[in-house]
Amino acid sequence: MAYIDVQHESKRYQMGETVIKANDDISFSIDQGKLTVILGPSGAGKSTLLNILGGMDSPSGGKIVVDGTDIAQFSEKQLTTYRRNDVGFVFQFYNLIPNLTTAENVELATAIVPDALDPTAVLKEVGLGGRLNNFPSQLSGGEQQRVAIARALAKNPKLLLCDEPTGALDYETGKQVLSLLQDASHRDHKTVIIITHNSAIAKMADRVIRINDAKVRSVADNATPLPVSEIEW
Ligand SMILES: Nc1ncnc2c1ncn2[C@@H]1O[C@H](COP(=O)(O)OP(=O)(O)OP(=O)(O)O)[C@@H](O)[C@H]1O
Repeated sequence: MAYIDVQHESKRYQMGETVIKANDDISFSIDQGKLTVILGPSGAGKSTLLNILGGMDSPSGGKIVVDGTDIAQFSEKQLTTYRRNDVGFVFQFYNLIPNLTTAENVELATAIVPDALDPTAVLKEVGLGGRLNNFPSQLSGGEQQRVAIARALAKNPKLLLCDEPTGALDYETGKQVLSLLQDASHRDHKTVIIITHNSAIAKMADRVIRINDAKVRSVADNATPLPVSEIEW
């Protein structure tokens, strides 16, 4: 059985007289441990979908089955537990707490979950063993994003959701961050979803879901996903 099974999901926003369809009859599935890229232009409905998969928002209709349970039926309380224990988030602008050090930013996240990993060990894995006591303002953008990835991974989540994780980074730094996310899936068997408008990134994924104008336009699998180091754009 697929780890994620989205069935006929829709999300509508009422704006006065007008109804905006942000997601319209979206269906796809994702297997456990796979890396998926959700690709589409600005306004396609990607963030809306990611927010719903992450339990930050609820769909207007359809099913969002994650690990056998339809999270669209969850109460607010169940969604809070789901977000806390099952999902790690990585956003474009890192969202670190500025007055906490690198280590403290990760510790804060791990303190509230049952199966957390050791923050220092995870920070070492993302190459930040020497920056544990620095504040975010003392780190480069790429380093801050690596702290955010460590914070998400240290929760030991089943699912890692990444919204334009390289959007604020230069080319080489962006590639380093994507390599970490590919490792999280292909080496550590996390289910990783990356949303982006950069079609070149699609080559690193096991599955590529193209979204445009609120609908899924194609779902394609890469038999041999490329290591990030071999992708150029
Ligand atoms: N809270 C909201 N209220 C009203 N409309 C919304 C809301 N959130 C999203 N939308 C609309 O839904 C559509 C899809 O937006 P969404 O942010 O999901 O797209 P996206 O593919 O992530 O775009 P981008 O890459 O620019 O972030 C857009 O037309 C957007 O204006």
